[in-house]
Amino acid sequence: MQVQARLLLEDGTLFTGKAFGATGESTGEVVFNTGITGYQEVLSDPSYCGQIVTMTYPLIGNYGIIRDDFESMRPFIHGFVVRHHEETPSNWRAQFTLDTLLKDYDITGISGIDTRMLTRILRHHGTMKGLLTTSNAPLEELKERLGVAQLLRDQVDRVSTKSVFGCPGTKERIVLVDYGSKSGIIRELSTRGADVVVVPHTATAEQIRKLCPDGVLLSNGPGDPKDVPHAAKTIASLLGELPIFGICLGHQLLALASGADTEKLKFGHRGGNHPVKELASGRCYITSQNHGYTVKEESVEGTGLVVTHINNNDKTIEGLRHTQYPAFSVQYHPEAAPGPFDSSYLFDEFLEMIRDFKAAKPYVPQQAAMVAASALKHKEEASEVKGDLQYAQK
Ligand SMILES: NC(=O)CC[C@H](N)C(=O)O
Repeated sequence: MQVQARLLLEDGTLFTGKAFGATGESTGEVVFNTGITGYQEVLSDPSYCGQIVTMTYPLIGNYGIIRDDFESMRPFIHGFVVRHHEETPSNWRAQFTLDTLLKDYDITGISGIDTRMLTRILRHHGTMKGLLTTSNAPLEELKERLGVAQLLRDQVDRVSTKSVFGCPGTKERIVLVDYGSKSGIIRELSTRGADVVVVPHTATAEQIRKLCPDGVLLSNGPGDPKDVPHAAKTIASLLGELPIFGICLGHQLLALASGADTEKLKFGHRGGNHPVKELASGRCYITSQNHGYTVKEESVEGTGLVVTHINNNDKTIEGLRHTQYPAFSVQYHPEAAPGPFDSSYLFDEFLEMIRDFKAAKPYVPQQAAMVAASALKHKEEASEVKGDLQYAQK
């Protein structure tokens, strides 16, 4: 018998569809991802921990589940929302079905709802708390349960490794601070021969120093960067001592560690085709993104950081570089899987930065100055475009 599932939003909107995966009930922040492929990487990206994820692409499940394509050991999402759930995968690599995967990890899915309408609501109101259930409880009861439900605040602790482990290599030793790292980051470092040591998010600067790294990579991760205040302290202590590269949550934490601030975006950026402009060259990169927070532009001034990249759609900050210390970061994913691969060169730049730092080469101040000049130019452009966006929303 077909089980019914319901998705209730904080604003009272109710979607009724068909259940797949596990039966049960969960709450979480409802977000949308615009990727056409990559549902396995979305499901297994720890940065979605605690969120109910909607895929805007209407056909999901059609190539099944392939363990090798995962970005972590297991999914941490609180629900999965799709237009059409394909029960019969057609792919020689498929090992399981989407339905089996969700059942195995006790995650409920809902299909057959108007995901376009849901996405338009989220774009209009911003992301909201939601409740996904297969129970037959009356609507009023569901509303009460959703009203009192608290969103998670300890996601990083839930997804980060509990112990130190190594992925040996013969070249530079990189300590990867795991706030919820995607496997893709290890893959990119390992492909380049790096000797990767993964440490928990709680690792202190002293513990990291004792591993004798050549550089530190701050991983992506779920939730609000301000929910992990110890991380910014650790990073501030290592800044200037070791080359640092921050990705997504790592980028936000580098900003906080340098004295800048972060804020929540209305509905975030989640998908595989976000255009990012590199200010120094004017070049546009198509990037994979998954974030709900951003670094506040006005908070960057006076921190020693400069803006290197901006989002071409809403002009928010997408990249930062320190002008005195060997440290840079991006809000998007250079380790993107299943792509785009435009930004994987950033891993090469990080390793190059490490080699230059080791060789005690002076930190390229000309480049920093050039970036700062473009950042100033971008400010004017940004205010122009922000005006336009406001106008368009009226
Ligand atoms: N992918 C990430 O690292 C996301 C960073 C942070 N949790 C955000 O939503 O903004």
